[in-house]
Amino acid sequence: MRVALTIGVLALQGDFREHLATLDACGVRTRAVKSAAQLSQCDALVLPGGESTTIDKLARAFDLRDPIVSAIAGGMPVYGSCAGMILLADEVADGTADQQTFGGIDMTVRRNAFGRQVDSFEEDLTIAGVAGPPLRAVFIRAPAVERVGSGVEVLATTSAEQSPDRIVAVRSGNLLATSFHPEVTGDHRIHELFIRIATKEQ
Ligand SMILES: NC(=O)CC[C@H](N)C(=O)O
Repeated sequence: MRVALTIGVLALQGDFREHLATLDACGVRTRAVKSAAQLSQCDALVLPGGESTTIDKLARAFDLRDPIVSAIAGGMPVYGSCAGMILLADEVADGTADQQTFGGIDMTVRRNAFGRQVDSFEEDLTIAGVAGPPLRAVFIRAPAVERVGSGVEVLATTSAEQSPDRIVAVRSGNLLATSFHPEVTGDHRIHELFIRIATKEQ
């Protein structure tokens, strides 16, 4: 896939390098985003996994919060994985007292919904919009979606015995979010889905 599109990855904290490498492999132009000027050169943005409270604090400290909120309101396609999913939620359950999100998706996301770091797990998921065999999903101290608004499409739910029927992938217009980390598995299908969303092919 090769598209004339520049996708930024918010590079304040977390596994932004893995997202940059995956997007590079998908053939799009990429840019690490640490400033509003860099954001303004992007057609779309990825919010990586990491620690949502830290990314929130750094975004405020680097004067990136308001530009990102405006970009989302202006229709910029944004994909968030794990901490990035939390940052796209209009509402967070179990957040810290001063935690803010960028918002954009009418949903409530519970942080650490599957337990602690030691409860991290993997599961093969069938995901709407992703063709081919089930996708190996890696959940690392992952969030889950507890409520979605009427405009939000549920793309995948868990079936693992220890925690079934949890919503772990959603789409709302140009916004895509997953509880899991496709950037660490070498499977590019979620990033390809995001590129199709960003290029209006899907
Ligand atoms: N792997 C992750 O991105 C974990 C997210 C983390 N639990 C948070 O609340 O931000």
